[in-house]
Amino acid sequence: MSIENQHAETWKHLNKHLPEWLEESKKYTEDGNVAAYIPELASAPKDVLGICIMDAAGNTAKSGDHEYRFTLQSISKVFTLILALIDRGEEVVFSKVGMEPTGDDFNSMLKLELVEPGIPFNPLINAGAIAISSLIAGSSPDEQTNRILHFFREVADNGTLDINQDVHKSESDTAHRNRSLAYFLKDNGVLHHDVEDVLEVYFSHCSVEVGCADLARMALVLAHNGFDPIRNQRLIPRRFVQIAKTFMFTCGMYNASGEFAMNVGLPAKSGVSGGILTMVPGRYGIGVVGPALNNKGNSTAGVHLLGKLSQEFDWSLF
Ligand SMILES: NC(=O)CC[C@H](N)C(=O)O
Repeated sequence: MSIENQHAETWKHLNKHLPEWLEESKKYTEDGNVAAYIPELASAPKDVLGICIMDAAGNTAKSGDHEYRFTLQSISKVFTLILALIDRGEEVVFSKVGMEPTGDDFNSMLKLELVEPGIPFNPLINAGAIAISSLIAGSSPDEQTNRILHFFREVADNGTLDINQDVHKSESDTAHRNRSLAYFLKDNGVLHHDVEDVLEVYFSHCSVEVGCADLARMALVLAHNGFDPIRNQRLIPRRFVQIAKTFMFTCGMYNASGEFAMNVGLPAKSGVSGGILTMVPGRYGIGVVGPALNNKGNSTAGVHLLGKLSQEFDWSLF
């Protein structure tokens, strides 16, 4: 069978069975809880599960609550990392953050004090992403935020993406832990700007609202190493996507990244609103949402559904 025919068969099989696989995974929403430490996220419906898979021609396979809207949260960190690499280059970025997983919770400050030189272990934990926010080009938090928003809209091919102001305010009002991380970083000489200014940028990019199709569209660009196969245009240098995908693989699912690598085997990034962005390299971009989270902060049902798909289509990179 030719490659094209194989793809066509896979796509047909996917579209046919996706609703039943989603239904099967949906029961795992009962095992999780929605994030409540950001008050505005606490009202998210627990039983939501949606998915959108996009191929290189822009065809989509969708199922469940794929139209449900949610904020990017930690998923945004992948794209701010890429933007910081574009703005400052590898050398500057890796003078502010390391390249290793922590094995700790995403908002932990443990290793910042324990391990020299006091820079965050990687750009996908909160401390690392806050350090990255301060590297985005711009002379004010507004300018930096606009630059980020512009970049997210470009990658998502969606000019309407915007900040959910209620979520932004809710996080900003209650971010005692992130504030303490940021002050710690400031004291360690990692942040050059005013702490509140950096946090304003960080809360803003975490609060960008999307749907599953936006995640799938953004993931599609990563799946094709920074080249957008739909607009036929390079959006991101290949090297920076390689760096981002490496972090997604080793740290993207927090300290459950090893388990996810074992069961799904794809680069991915999750957020506390229940989103997961992942991809089948060279082929599909995938966006999933399921706000009920496990104790590591990942969507219970979302992870289950991706495990099922990976098994069914042998998507693991290993
Ligand atoms: N894991 C996440 O999605 C964390 C992002 C969230 N905005 C926070 O800083 O806590």
